[in-house]
Amino acid sequence: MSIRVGIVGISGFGGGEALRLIAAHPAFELVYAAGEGSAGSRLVDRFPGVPHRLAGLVIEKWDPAALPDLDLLFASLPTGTSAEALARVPETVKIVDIGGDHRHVEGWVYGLADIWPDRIRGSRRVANPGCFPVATLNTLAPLLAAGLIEPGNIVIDAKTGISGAGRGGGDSRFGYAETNENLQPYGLLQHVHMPEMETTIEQLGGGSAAGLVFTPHLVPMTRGLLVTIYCRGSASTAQCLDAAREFYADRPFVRVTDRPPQTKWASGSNLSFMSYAADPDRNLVIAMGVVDNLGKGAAGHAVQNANLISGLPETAGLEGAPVWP
Ligand SMILES: NC(=O)C1=CN([C@@H]2O[C@H](COP(=O)(O)OP(=O)(O)OC[C@H]3O[C@@H](n4cnc5c(N)ncnc54)[C@H](OP(=O)(O)O)[C@@H]3O)[C@@H](O)[C@H]2O)C=CC1
Ligand SMILES: CC(=O)N[C@@H](CCC(=O)OP(=O)(O)O)C(=O)O
Repeated sequence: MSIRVGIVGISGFGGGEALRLIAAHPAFELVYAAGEGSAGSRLVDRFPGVPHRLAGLVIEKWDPAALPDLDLLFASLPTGTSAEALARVPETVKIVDIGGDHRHVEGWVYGLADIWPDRIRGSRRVANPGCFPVATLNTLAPLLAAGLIEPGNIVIDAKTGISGAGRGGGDSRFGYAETNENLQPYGLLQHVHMPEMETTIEQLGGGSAAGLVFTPHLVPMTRGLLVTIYCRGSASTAQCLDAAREFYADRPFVRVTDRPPQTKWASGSNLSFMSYAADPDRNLVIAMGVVDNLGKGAAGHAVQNANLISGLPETAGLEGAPVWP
């Protein structure tokens, strides 16, 4: 069975990772690529290592009124730029939006695939969660569901690789000279992912998440994202690990580990790692989560969601082991 897919934003980091995964996918056939500045180039001009069969595909100028016959579209556009255009994509074309414009928006399912695959399966419009939210929510969901932590008292300290900023990058903060051997916090008190995390923590934990604190840091690595989350709760480490293992029993992309997870464990994969360290005497639970920001944080999760809405095995095209070292 061949499912005809397109990627808009293919020249970007998220779109490029979607290309890599779709090129090796057993059921998806890439028939359409689109962008803005890259329009007119062949895929091989942008990605010299692309498989021969895709080399000559020309990147089109993005225009939802001029789509070929498509079953599914992956959108990987800068947040804030996709809502109007994606609203004009015919209903017959399913969409997975990797960007942030449709999260918790009516008509779109919030695609937290490891947690609620059944909510996603029948949908035609899926909003991929953000990279920090998926790492955080996957890690906290078992504790919230079991009532092991207080939803209103959560502090997230996050680290991300530079590719999290995209190749568009905005300003010069993301150049080699500025990022190599440097660490910087950003987005303090008002990062764009705060509302998405608050809303979902409340859905998962049944209480207000008003006390949420979230500080991301940019670290000098290409890929990878680690969240270290400080919570209030009287559970033991063993109780947290057991709750996560039970919550994620049989989920293919989740790994609950006794050791604190490391970013390299997930590199190039759709995996989500988590572990916990708790001290009941101090009412303290430390939850740790790792994803590849371009994998589970973006394109890997998008392919998982696309598999779900296409009636395919959830793992299709995503079964390879991570890159090591
Ligand atoms: N990078 C990451 O780790 C993650 C990214 N995301 C989200 O995914 C989305 C894409 O991010 P990322 O790939 O990193 O960003 P990039 O800056 O790397 O890529 C952006 C892409 O959008 C295209 N684009 C920009 N403006 C237009 C336009 N007006 N019409 C058509 N295409 C346009 C660019 O195409 P061209 O070159 O042709 O102009 C480029 O392909 C964002 O919403 C981001 O927040 C989500 C999770 C993680
Ligand atoms: C390093 C870096 O800048 N990372 C980005 C990742 C967010 C992202 O990609 O977010 P959306 O999908 O919600 O647009 C940031 O913190 O804004």
